[in-house]
Amino acid sequence: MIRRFFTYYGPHKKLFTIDFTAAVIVALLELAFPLAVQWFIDSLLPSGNWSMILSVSLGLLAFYIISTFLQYIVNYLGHMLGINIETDMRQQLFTHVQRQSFRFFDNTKTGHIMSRITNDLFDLGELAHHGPEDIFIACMTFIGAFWIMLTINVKLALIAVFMVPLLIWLITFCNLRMNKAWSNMYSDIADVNSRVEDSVSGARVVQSFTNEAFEINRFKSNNERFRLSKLSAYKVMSFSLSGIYMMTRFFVLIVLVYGAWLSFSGELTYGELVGFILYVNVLFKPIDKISAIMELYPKGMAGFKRFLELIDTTPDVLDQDEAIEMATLKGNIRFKDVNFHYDSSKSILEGINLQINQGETVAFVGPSGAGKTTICSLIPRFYDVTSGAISIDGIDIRSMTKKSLRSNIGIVQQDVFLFTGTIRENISYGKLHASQEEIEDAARRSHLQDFIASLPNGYETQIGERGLKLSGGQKQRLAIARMFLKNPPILILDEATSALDTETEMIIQTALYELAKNRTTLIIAHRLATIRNANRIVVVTEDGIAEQGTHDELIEKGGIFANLHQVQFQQQ
Ligand SMILES: Nc1ncnc2c1ncn2[C@@H]1O[C@H](COP(=O)(O)OP(=O)(O)OP(=O)(O)O)[C@@H](O)[C@H]1O
Repeated sequence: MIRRFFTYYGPHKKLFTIDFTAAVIVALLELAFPLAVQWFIDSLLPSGNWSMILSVSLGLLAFYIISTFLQYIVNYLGHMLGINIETDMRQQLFTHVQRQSFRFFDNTKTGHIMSRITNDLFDLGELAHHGPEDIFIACMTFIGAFWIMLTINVKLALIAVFMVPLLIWLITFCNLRMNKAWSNMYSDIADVNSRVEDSVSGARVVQSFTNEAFEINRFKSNNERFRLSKLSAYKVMSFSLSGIYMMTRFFVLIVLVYGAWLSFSGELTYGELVGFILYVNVLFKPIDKISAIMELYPKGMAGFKRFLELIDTTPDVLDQDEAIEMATLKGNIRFKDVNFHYDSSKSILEGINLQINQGETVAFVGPSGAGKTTICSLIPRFYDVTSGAISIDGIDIRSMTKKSLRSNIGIVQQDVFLFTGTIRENISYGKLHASQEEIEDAARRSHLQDFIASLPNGYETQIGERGLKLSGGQKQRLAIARMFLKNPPILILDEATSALDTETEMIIQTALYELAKNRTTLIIAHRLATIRNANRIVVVTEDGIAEQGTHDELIEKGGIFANLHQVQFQQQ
């Protein structure tokens, strides 16, 4: 994990070098300071040379100014380094999530993904800045200070030798426990995020069921779990910080008493005693630094572990090495002995054989849950078939690049998903750099132009989150406009189950009819009246494709379709 963590420094080598060099110089200056004080007390003070004292003081002032400037560089550039690395990781994670296949989104909570892209990376940036730099500086200062202390007085310095293993034990012990505590905390905050995302996006459902109190209680239990796990992490941290504080202050006391004893017996000058005590403080700084890292390291690494877990998931639908970049397809689709199941072993499709010809409109009907949507999801490779093959124009879709395959297929779903933004932005999602004329043409062909003209801000009207300021019919037409712009040779229409008023329905049907012209069109149909004119109707049941033929042929046959038709006709 640590080796992988360091690869993120690669693009920022220059920044790291400047920051690191400045930090080393600051540490060296800090190491030199007590020696200067010792010399000041033992050599300069007894001489009584006031002008020399003043010149040395000016030298010390210069020393401070340089050190302050370098500290600024370390703080600013060091944080810049951390932020840059954090931003790179966030970008990499978002890009990775964009490339995931449907199965990943089926099984991953949105709140968890959001947590990993936001919170989990906060501490990583800090760790990237402080981690290697502080550890190196701490070791360097510690060894340097200890070596100088040995040269001042061996007996006094050896006391430190007894303290170090104790401190290392304490740090390691607490580190292990904190690692676990921070991991729990990250997983709990991800749950809190998931709950917020669920309750806020489902706020209308919550209120219509008047289940606010239930939601508040559910959130409360998640929030409380997060509080407890964070609290337990801080408990371990407080224990370790107090332990370190107690040990280090106890050490100063011992040095003071034993140093006084040595100076009485003439083995230590006053300057050496003061210098030694200053070095004890220099020696503690790295310990303080290490204990701060000790707080940061498990937090950062827990975030990094979760980052790696996500970054290491490989999408199950991938381009083959030799995948072909397809130009515009004609749209002859063939299913050959297709079997498919989702994650569970329960088979959804078995032995599907189907030929759909270029320009044909084929409607899929059948009981709910039979697999109509699943059949259509296999064509753009949202999922790969478990066995068998699907080909378009005689080429297996697995040997095409996903991008070129999908740019040949347009899907209008029953739940139209629109993005927060303007009408223009949402229409042009079908062709990102479409001109105003193209957008207007698409709006006209989807019968949206009168509605847009009636709005004070026209194409610049904000449609609200997921298009909530639009009616169901307007959303559908916007999705159709998007598809006119995309202009794919293959079209999949998942017909809306919710009934629209007759006039809106007619407008949408007309727009869809126009959209389907000269394209291979697959319609997942729920209302049989709308598919009268389909070239072919395929009846899908749990046992596979049960019947196919034209509307009239199937009615005449008197099978499943004729029964379904009879039931809907009677209801109407
Ligand atoms: N993402 C998924 N993960 C696991 N199982 C799924 C998934 N999507 C659908 N299923 C299951 O696959 C089966 C077929 O579902 P599918 O949506 O294809 O049916 P459908 O015929 O389109 O139904 P409807 O007419 O109700 O839309 C169902 O049993 C469903 O529970």
